Amino acid sequence: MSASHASYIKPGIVLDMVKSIIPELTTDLHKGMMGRVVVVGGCKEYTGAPYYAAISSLKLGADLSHVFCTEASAPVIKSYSPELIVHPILDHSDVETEADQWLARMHAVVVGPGLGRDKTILEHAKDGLHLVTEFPDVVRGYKKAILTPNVVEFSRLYNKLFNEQPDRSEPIVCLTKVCRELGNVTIVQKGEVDIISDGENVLVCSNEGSPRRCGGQGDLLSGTMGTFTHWAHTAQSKGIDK
Ligand SMILES: NC(=O)C1=CN([C@@H]2O[C@H](COP(=O)(O)OP(=O)(O)OC[C@H]3O[C@@H](n4cnc5c(N)ncnc54)[C@H](OP(=O)(O)O)[C@@H]3O)[C@@H](O)[C@H]2O)[C@@H](O)CC1
Ligand SMILES: Nc1ncnc2c1ncn2[C@@H]1O[C@H](COP(=O)(O)OP(=O)(O)OP(=O)(O)O)[C@@H](O)[C@H]1O
Repeated sequence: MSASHASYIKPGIVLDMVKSIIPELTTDLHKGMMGRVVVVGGCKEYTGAPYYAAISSLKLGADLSHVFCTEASAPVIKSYSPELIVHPILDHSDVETEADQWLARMHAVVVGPGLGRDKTILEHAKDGLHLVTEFPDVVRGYKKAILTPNVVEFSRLYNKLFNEQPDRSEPIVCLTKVCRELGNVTIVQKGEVDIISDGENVLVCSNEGSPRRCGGQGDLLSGTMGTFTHWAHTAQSKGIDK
């Protein structure tokens, strides 16, 4: 695997990098400082995906975890856990006004788990990997954005941007090309080996995981990344990240 102009981060140092951003629990913290995360997703068919994402952000260490979902999915998602704050707003006509009241206070927004394909809801949510594929300008140039496509979602995105299929023998070249095309957003391309890049730096994670491929593993990943993202930006602003 090769990619011109990209620098490779040594996998061995990743644990130290991650440790450096985990905030210390101290008695001067107040509720919310460890993270207020919102998951945008949940529709009639999919209630598990937003739950997995929201509960994993909380279990990792965020203080408050919200879900923006549709009316039909809200009672179901609420019933899974009293810890989640569930807003049944995605199919409301004034969703943007309702969402804005909360979004201003959030540290991270995870868009997509169980969002489904309803055009009105996708239009309201203004995002999700499917919508990024349809309208790449939604994230173009927003360097804080992290996309987590699986193999199929990455191929669809690549095809949309370059009108051809990615070359499976050159995954890093293809990945960095997409990151750069989207203005250096970060992409975590999931698979047997996870490849992470912002178009300039590349990290290949080949640690062995479970061979079981059940649904929902990507949702757990996106939820935990919501919390990690908040911690990473906080550590960076304090200059304590490695
Ligand atoms: N409990 C819940 O509520 C859950 C809800 N979820 C929600 O479901 C929604 C749809 O998500 P999705 O990923 O299943 O649908 P989509 O993108 O159409 O892909 C399906 C197609 O892609 C293929 N395929 C997939 N992976 C592949 C791979 N690695 N390598 C190769 N092929 C692969 C696969 O091909 P096949 O194996 O059938 O030939 C199939 O045709 C989404 O909103 C999500 O959030 C899930 O999070 C699960 C838990
Ligand atoms: N073939 C594989 N071998 C080992 N790990 C894998 C493999 N494919 C994916 N993974 C891991 O599983 C996690 C979820 O990736 P996956 O491709 O299942 O996402 P997804 O299809 O978006 O999930 P979801 O079912 O939540 O929508 C990633 O962290 C990735 O590292």
